Amino acid sequence: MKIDILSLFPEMFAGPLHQSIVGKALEKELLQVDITNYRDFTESRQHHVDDYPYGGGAGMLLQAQPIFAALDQVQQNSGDLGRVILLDPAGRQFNQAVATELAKEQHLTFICGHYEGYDERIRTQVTDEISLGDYVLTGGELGAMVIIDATVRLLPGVLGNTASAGDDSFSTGLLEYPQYTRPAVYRGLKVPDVLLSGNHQKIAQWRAYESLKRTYQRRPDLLAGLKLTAQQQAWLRIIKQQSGI
Ligand SMILES: Nc1nonc1C(=O)NC1CCNCC1
Repeated sequence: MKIDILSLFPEMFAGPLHQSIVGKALEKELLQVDITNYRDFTESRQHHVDDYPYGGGAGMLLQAQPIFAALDQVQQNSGDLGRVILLDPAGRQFNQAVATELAKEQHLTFICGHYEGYDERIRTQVTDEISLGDYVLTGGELGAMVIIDATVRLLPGVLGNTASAGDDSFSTGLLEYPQYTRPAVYRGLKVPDVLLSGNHQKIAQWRAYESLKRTYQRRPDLLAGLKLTAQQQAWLRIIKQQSGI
């Protein structure tokens, strides 16, 4: 996967993109990242990339010209732009399904804004507007890093053989089941016996039940969008009875 990032603060990416799993993906050449500072493309003699909004109002807006020119450069360098993602609170809420969708792409281009907002004409150049959530950040960079992290880990070969994205929370539509590692007892806290039994069928059943229970208890909203199996529906009735409902 090739990722292009348009940002006024390229150095913000030095840490997160070169550590841990994303860093390994770069080393294994499963991923290539280029960062373009769109301040280098402004036609303003004062190197400005923002200006006052027409019609008045507080704050400054990111101008279209530096972004258009930077996108032209990416297009020239890479031959295409791939999915052009604008980080914006008005965008589609980012979640695991969006990460799974983006992981299928060959090329992603992120536009990280700053200031109060964007000149509306920038939106004519994007394929996707994505929001990290209903809060206001100082810029799009942290949002881009989160999306890149959640997306790149899904690329084939990135997580390696010891880990799998398959059972992650949300990958199954449900929250992940409780997990334990050694020792079997720590300060009187015991690992559930079934996990020590070696009975893989019982372990799989326990995990499926606990995943459903945890989802019901913490994120019942996720259940609304799922088609539960007959077994899950039977378990859910038990879980609700045990919850006193
Ligand atoms: N939430 C968000 N998800 O993506 N971007 C978000 C965001 O808050 N962007 C800021 C909006 C105000 N201008 C600076 C950037």
